[in-house]
Amino acid sequence: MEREVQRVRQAFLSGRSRPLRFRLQQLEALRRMVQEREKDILAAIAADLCKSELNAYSQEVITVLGEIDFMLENLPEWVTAKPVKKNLLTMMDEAYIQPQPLGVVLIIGAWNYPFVLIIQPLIGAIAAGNAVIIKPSELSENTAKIVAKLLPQYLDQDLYVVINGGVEETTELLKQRFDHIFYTGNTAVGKIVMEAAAKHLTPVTLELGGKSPCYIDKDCDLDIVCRRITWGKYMNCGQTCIAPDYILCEASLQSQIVWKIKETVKEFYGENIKESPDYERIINLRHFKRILSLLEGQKIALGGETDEATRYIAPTVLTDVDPKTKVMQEEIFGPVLPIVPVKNVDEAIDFINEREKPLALYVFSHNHKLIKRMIDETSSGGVTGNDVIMHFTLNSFPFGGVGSSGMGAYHGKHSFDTFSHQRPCLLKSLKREGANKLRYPPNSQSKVDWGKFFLLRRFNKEKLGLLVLTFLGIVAAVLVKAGYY
Ligand SMILES: NC(=O)C1=CN([C@@H]2O[C@H](COP(=O)(O)OP(=O)(O)OC[C@H]3O[C@@H](n4cnc5c(N)ncnc54)[C@H](O)[C@@H]3O)[C@@H](O)[C@H]2O)C=CC1
Ligand SMILES: CCCCCCCCCCCCCCCCCC(=O)O
Repeated sequence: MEREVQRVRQAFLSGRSRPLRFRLQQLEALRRMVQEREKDILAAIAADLCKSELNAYSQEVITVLGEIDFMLENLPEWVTAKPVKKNLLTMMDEAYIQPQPLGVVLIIGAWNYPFVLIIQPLIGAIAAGNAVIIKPSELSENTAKIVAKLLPQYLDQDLYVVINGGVEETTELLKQRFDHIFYTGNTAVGKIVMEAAAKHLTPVTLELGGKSPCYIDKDCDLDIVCRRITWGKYMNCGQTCIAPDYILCEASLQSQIVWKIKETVKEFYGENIKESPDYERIINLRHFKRILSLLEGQKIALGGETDEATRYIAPTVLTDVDPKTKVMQEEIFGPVLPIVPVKNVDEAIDFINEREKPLALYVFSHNHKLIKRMIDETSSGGVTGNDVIMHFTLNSFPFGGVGSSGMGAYHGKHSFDTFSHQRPCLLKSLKREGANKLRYPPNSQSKVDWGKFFLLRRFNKEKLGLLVLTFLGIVAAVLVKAGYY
């Protein structure tokens, strides 16, 4: 492992990942890989999650292609040095911010969207000029294998390396020194990653999970609300980090919500859900059993049917759920939707604020003020009003958590920034030592006054004449430098 990381570091130190042209070429090669090997990629995702290839395309491949196109279009602008505002002490100097690659980045992916969750951060890391080691999730083994096979056929083999393996390999990998670690997965492992990173003072981005609430106000169109929630909750069989985890609403709305979700489930997946190409399965038996255990003692208002052999769990809704029960204590990450009755929006806000900060928050209402209030008085990684999931699709948004749902963010320019160091560069001249002497010892009141003038733009009136003279001197110097005299 150590040798592998060393090899990638040597490739980074060769400097070839840095030129803009090289980054653009690698991103184009990655796009070619996705386009030319689309069938293999879709087949792998489909095998891992019992997902139709159409769904794999619209949930994962579209996102990746969109991100590559966005990078290719904007990268030339992002990589350029940006001049900054100067003060009087540096007005004759060159001052700019130069984004630079961090070095060797480790990307650790999760299994639920196994392609997009490693390739989207990879795009950002390449765009920012880094070398990358990718560790896909071992639970989505088909995608892990195809990525390990295809990437070396299209990208620089020493700069971008896939290492497959489980806990043992990841633990070993985490002992190595990286310049950034980008981890997607559960919070418990997030803490392990952060602890390992701390040994080398390596910065981390943690894309974690949590329980994303969904508040439904009584002033809304329940047909549309339930259609949107049904889509976001049962997509990928509930195994989406930003899926609405539970509903908060007035008790009286529950039966209508259950009825409308039932109707929508029929509309989306037909009478026999098991035969629908649009309904996935739970990733493995451990997760299947974990989700089943959340149903114990609950009032099942819809669904509840399961099949262990195929790891099928029907779209399920629970009503009158007690917040103290297990289903409300941990992230569900499956097709189970508890409804927790609250009296009103005030109680919903308190409910959300009493818990860990979620990755996403959803609020449905015709009342725009209520939506704004919910946003102002709560905290979460992201918010969508009157819909679910959709903020993920906008790459001008930073995507990430807050508090226990994670730290740092990515997508679009935010990915570029995450994998870049914003380096402040000040280029002075060795001339003009007269003005510079003001900061050298021994100090004096007069020097402090000059300091106040130059840095705070504050001056005492007695020295006004002198200051005007100095100013004129500076103007003259600028004109001389600019070649007017
Ligand atoms: N914020 C986000 O963008 C996303 C967050 N998630 C969250 O991820 C969770 C689901 O994923 P997981 O089941 O955690 O995926 P997982 O089981 O695939 O684990 C994630 C990664 O951590 C590694 N890993 C597991 N145990 C480890 C250990 N002890 N030491 C070092 N590495 C270890 C795995 O090899 C894997 O690559 C949910 O909580 C979900 O909300 C999932 C997708 C997106
Ligand atoms: C008109 C054509 C419509 C095309 C479909 C667009 C639908 C886009 C939804 C994409 C959702 C992808 C969610 C991926 C989330 C990955 C991270 C996670 O939340 O676990």
